[in-house]
Amino acid sequence: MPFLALDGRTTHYALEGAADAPVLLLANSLGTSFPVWDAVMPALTSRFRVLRYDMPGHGLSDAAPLPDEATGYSIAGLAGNALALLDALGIGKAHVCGLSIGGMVAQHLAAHAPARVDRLVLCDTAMRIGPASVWNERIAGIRRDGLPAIAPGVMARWFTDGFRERVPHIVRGYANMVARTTLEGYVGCALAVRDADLTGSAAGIKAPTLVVVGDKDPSTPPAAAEALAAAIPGARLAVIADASHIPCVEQPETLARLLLAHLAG
Ligand SMILES: O=C(O)CCC(=O)CC(=O)O
Repeated sequence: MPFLALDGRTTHYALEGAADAPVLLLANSLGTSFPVWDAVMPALTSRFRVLRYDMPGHGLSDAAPLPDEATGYSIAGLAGNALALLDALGIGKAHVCGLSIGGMVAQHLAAHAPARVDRLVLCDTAMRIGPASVWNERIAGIRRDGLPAIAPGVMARWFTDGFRERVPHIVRGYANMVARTTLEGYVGCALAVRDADLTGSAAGIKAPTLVVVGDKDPSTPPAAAEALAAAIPGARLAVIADASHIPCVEQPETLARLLLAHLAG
């Protein structure tokens, strides 16, 4: 179970797949740790050396104190964490796939560190995820009642009704994942999303880009994905049927197929 000290804080990561395969960096969504990608890993590691990690205050990674933008709680800071991880592992360039806030980190990397990004997949994300009032209300609720109180509402946005009815034990596991995230990590990353507007940098992304979205995603809906794909030169859009915000859990075969086809070039 590898751990690294980055900026004096422990970062939890895993690097899996053949040592000589091209590297694919996966960046998680808010309130998740890297097992969120487990169902797509067999397909991805058949072709790539896959690097997963936990954002500050998520999974087994240390939180940065709040408020502390300079040490990580901005999209630029979180992208800096990802670059520091690549540096520490001696990885010069990687394909990057980011989910939701992870997709914002991926957009930032592609726009500001283009030499480090090969191909890009932006999954259930947007240039802005808002409005700010929604984040302020969510953060106030968490500070008042704790993260377990928001977990049922989060599950209703992450997974379709059918999925929640079919596999309630899996949904319960993801609710536990959210509930056990540190308050600093969740609120810090929520502030980073609230304050991010990546509209200005999308046109500068040169990496070949695939934008993917679940057709029933209420958090970053298909219209936001369409706008993102339209803003990035040459980007393609794929809409996954019967999926909400976390298609790597809900429709892993479809997502893996799209990823492998895009990353093969
Ligand atoms: O998932 C993210 O990284 C940000 C968007 C979000 O919070 C999804 C949700 O729980 O509604």
